[in-house]
Formats: sequence, C-alpha cells, structure tokens
Amino acid sequence: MTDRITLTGLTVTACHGVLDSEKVEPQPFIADIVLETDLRRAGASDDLNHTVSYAEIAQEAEQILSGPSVDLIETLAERIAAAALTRPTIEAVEVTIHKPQAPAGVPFHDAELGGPSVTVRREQDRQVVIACGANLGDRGATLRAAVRALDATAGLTVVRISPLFETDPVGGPEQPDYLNAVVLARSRLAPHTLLARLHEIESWHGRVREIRWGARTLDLDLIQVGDPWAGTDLTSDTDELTLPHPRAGERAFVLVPWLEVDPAATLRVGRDAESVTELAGMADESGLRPGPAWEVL
Ligand SMILES: Nc1ncnc2c1ncn2[C@@H]1O[C@H](COP(=O)(O)OP(=O)(O)OP(=O)(O)O)[C@@H](O)[C@H]1O
Ligand SMILES: Nc1nc2c(c(=O)[nH]1)N=C(CO)CN2
Repeated sequence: MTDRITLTGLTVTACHGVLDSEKVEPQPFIADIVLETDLRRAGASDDLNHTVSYAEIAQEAEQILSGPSVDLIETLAERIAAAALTRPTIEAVEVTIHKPQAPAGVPFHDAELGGPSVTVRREQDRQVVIACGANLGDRGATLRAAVRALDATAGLTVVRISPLFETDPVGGPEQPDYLNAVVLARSRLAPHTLLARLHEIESWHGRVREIRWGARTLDLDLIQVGDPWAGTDLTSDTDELTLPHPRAGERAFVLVPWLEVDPAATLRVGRDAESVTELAGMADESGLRPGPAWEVL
C-alpha cells in the first residue's frame, strides 16, 4: 500500500549516547516517522477508528525519546517502530532519528538538521489462513486463478496450498458440489485490506451475493489472521468482518484442508487456541472426498 501518514521533526531534548558526557548533557533528538497504511476506508468513512491517530503515535514516540537513557539512536528507532507496529492497521513503519548536535569530533554544517541519523523500516508479518470454495462454472480453473491472484497481491505471499477436496454443500438451498481448498499465506496487510482484496478477486469471477449460502463461482473467506497460539492473532466482531471466521471451527471443508497445510494449526475459540486436529475430529467429514490434483486442472 502506498498510502502514508508522516510525522516529521518530532524534537525531544534528552541524554542518549555512548559517551559519559552525553548521559548528563542533554541534546536534541529528532524523529521522522512514516506509517504505511491503507487509508481508503478512513478516507471514505471519515472515521478515526479506520485509521491511526497521528497524535497517539507522536506521543508514544515522544515518551520513548524522553524515556530512560540508551546508548544508540538505533535503539530509539527500533523501539518507536515496534510500538507503532502494535497497531493492526499499520503495514510498515519507517523511523529516522537525527542527532544534529552529536559530539563526533567534527563540525556538521547544519546544527539543526545536520549530523548523523539512522533509518529503520520494519514490516508487519502475520500468518493468514484463507478458505477457498467454488461450485459453479469451471471450479478448478477459477480456484487456480484465485490462488494466482492472491499470490500476486502486493503485501501477501502464498506459503502453502492444500490439495483440493470435492465436498457436499453444507447449508443453503440444493446446489452442486463444491471444490474447496485452504491457502496459508503471510502478509503485512491489515485485515480489512485483505477482505477487500478477497472481495475484489471474487468479483472478477462473477461472484454475486443473492441467496445466503447459495451456489457461487468463487468464495474466499478470511479464516484467521495471526497466530492464536502465540496470542498474536487479530479479532474483529463486526458484520463486515468477523475474525476468526465464526463458522470455521465446525466446517470440515475448512478444517481438513487446513490441516494439510499446517498440521499443528490452532484456531481461536473464545479465549482459547484450540487444536484444528481436535476440531476436525468433531466435525462431520462424511461429505469430503479427494478432489482433482491441481496439476491436472
Ligand atoms: N472472516 C470473514 N471472511 C469473509 N467474509 C466475512 C468475514 N467476516 C465477515 N464477512 C462478511 O460476510 C459477508 C458475507 O460473505 P459471504 O457472501 O462470503 O458469506 P457466505 O460465504 O455465503 O457465508 P459464510 O460467511 O457462512 O461463509 C461479506 O459481506 C463479508 O463482509
Ligand atoms: N461444501 C461446502 N459447503 C459450503 C461452502 C463451501 O465452501 N463448501 N461454503 C458455504 C458458505 O461459505 C456454505 N456451504
């Protein structure tokens, strides 16, 4: 995403440095912070909750800069970047720390903006689980194209693709059998950006939403973002986006392919990270059969 929020010239006088004199004689430290984040939703809604408050980021950085003394400006940059990345909507952050009056034994031309600086860039990197299904048209070709489109998404890398399963439809009106698969990916993208991308790929394949659980050319569901076992997964509880996917834990057509790409997978159920193997053991697997090989599609 090329959208950015930029904070330039945040200045704090503090005692960071390797030299003993720097520990007692305050000098200015200046931070420039660039947050990479998808601003389309906030731009459309005018809602602060859909973006990141620059004031919050600035105050947090100010606290780090005026906090306990450290030796290196690298440490300050790293800490500011790590704090910014705790927000789910920030895809990446670049932090530059200037130390214009650093005692380096040489004169710098500009006492306010010259001198040494360090820049670090850190990216979000989360595991993403996406369930894919199709039961209209050339199901295999559609799923193949969808996986390609996922992998072509900037900020998302497909890591593993499960085998295809031929599955009986679960719920909804009478309809043809599905082909289902699960894709494991890594991504820096915020959950709403991921969802928007899944909808975009669905729409390229003529996906329409008329009947709940009705037949569809392509269905891409966001099952989980982050790792519940490590406590790093993201949750969301709106109709627009519910994370983890509220019905994933009982769907054999999601759980069984998921185990193929991650036998140790866990799914958040309430406060717990539950083993997907155990959940699959409780789900009704009778409607699942091996599907065609991806290679023959
Ligand atoms: N985790 C999620 N993944 C995909 N869509 C979601 C998720 N949470 C909420 N939604 C919302 O659900 C709405 C309906 O999605 P969709 O048409 O794919 O449902 P469905 O596949 O028929 O049913 P189900 O949600 O049971 O799989 C979408 O508008 C989407 O915004
Ligand atoms: N077998 C099968 N049944 C379903 C599927 C699906 O992908 N496979 N998707 C649904 C809504 O997402 C509803 N029912």
